[in-house]
Parts: sequence; C-alpha cells; structure tokens
Amino acid sequence: ATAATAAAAAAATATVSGPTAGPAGSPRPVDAVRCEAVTRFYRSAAGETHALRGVDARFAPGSVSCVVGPSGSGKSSLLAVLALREVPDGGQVWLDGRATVPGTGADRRRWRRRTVAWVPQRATHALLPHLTAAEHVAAVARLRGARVDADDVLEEVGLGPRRHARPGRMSGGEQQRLAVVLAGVGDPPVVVADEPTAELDDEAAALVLARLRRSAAAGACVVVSTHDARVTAAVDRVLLLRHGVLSTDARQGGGAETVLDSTGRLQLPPDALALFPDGRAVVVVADGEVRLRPPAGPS
Ligand SMILES: Nc1ncnc2c1ncn2[C@@H]1O[C@H](COP(=O)(O)OP(=O)(O)OP(=O)(O)O)[C@@H](O)[C@H]1O
Repeated sequence: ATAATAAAAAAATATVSGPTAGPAGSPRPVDAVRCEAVTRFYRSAAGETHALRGVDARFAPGSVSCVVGPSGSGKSSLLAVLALREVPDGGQVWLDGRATVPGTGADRRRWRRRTVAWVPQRATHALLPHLTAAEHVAAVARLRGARVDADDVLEEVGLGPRRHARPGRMSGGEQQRLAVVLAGVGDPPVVVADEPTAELDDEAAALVLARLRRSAAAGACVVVSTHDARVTAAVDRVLLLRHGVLSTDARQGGGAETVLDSTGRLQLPPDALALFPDGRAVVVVADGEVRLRPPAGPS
C-alpha cells in the first residue's frame, strides 16, 4: 500500500507541478515547453465547446512526448497552443522559461520561425503549392539560418526520388513525410507534430519516427499527438487527454481520469484499461485522487 501511495503521489505531483527551477539556487528553467492552466474554447451557433479545461504539462528538451485521447478530446487544440499557432483563452505557455502569453505578434512570428516547428494534422497546410520538395527544404533552411543538403534531408524520409515534385503531385503520405522532415531542418528546439503518422504505412511511419527521435537526440523537445500504437510504443512519455483534461504519463501509473459516481462506484472511461498491459490495472486512492497503475510485475 505504501508503494501504491507513493506511486499515486508521484503521479499527482507530475500533473500539477508549478514553475520549474534548475539546480538549487539556479533560476534557469529546465523545461523546453511548459503550460499551466491552459484553457481553450470555441464559440459557434451551436454553443460553446470547451476544448481545453485547464491543462498543466511540462516537456523536457531531448525527449519525445505524445498526447493520446479520443477524437474530440482536445489534442489538436493543445498542440496548436503549444506550437504558438493559437493563443489560449486562459493560462500560460512558457518556451524555455519565457512567457509567451499574451506576447506581441512579432514575438510569436519570431518564435514560430526559429524556435517552434509545427507539423499540422493536414500536411498541405505546412506546404506551398509552387515549391518542389527540395525548394521547401532550402526555403526553411534559409528561414532558420541553417546550412543543409536538401537531398540528404529528403533521403532521410525516403523522399530522395521525389525531390523535384510539388505537393500537388505528391501522395498524402509523401506530403506528411515532407512536412515532418521540414520541421527538423536547422534543429529547432521545439517540434510539435499533430498526428504525424496518420497517413503512413509501417515503413514510412518508422522513417518519420526515426526523424523525430533524431530531433530529440539533437536536444529538441518533441511533442506529438496520435491515435497510432506505432507512435506510443516509440516515445518517452504518453499523456492522456480526455474532455480537455490531461493526465500524467499513462504508461507510468498516471493512468486514466477516473471518478467515483454518487453511489461510490468507480467510473472508468471505456478505453482506460487499453492503456495498461493485458488490459489490467490496479486502482489506487491517495491524496484525494483515484488513479490507475499497472499491476506489479512478478517479484
Ligand atoms: N475551430 C473550431 N470551432 C469550433 N469547435 C472546434 C474548433 N476546433 C475544435 N473544436 C472542437 O473542440 C473539441 C476539441 O477538438 P480537437 O480538434 O482539439 O480534438 P482532437 O482530440 O484533436 O480530435 P481528433 O482526434 O478528432 O483530431 C472538439 O469538440 C471539436 O469539435
């Protein structure tokens, strides 16, 4: 019970952490990206949708994190905020310890050019119809002040033979691979990719994942959203988003959002157990929180 309590306490700490400091006495933050109390809502004729309901998260340099959750749980909304594509309605996002909200338009453009690379869910949104694949690489390299060999870069994701193709003549998967490889050009410190393997077969998905891992190995903080088990198996951390609320690492005991109903029965989201080995989890109650953790292995 003590170990379970400790695991639950650790999980709780991870979800609600405050500002990050470096080593004792050092004011230097260690998170590449951190967000706190982030909210996002959309208004339409049908009413208001609360896509994010107070998300706290921290992302370290040199790591690949992924955000999973059902369709409509807010993954794209969160990633767009982390990539500074959208301004949250509430809360704060720090890049390397600098607050970005509200930020001026010029600040945000500078950060987006040099600091945060973005791979949108629809790759065409990252591509220009009149540029070939090689010209895209050259244009991004110029923008980020990097020197790269476009052919080498394209080879990394199997696009060498397509170097002279424009997006209109590429398949969805080729466009997606191009968008991912462009994100890594010049080694930006943060790479945010919304479902980067959605259109890819196993071979292409492996190339994309290897590319993202190389960005992390070069020190980047990589954050992706996914529905793809090939991705969750290859990342350092999996965060679960449900109804705009983020849990801590789903594989390390943070588990899924769980609530007790008015009769005291535990209500689990339908797919919660799918996150755990063999679909089995242990329920832990500690510090006012109900959480799931993987069953202990054989001792
Ligand atoms: N521009 C918008 N206007 C109105 N509602 C929106 C808008 N964008 C997103 N939403 C709503 O916000 C909620 C979260 O959407 P979001 O796209 O962030 O979810 P998601 O987890 O990325 O979904 P998916 O896995 O299907 O891509 C959904 O209910 C969605 O309908």
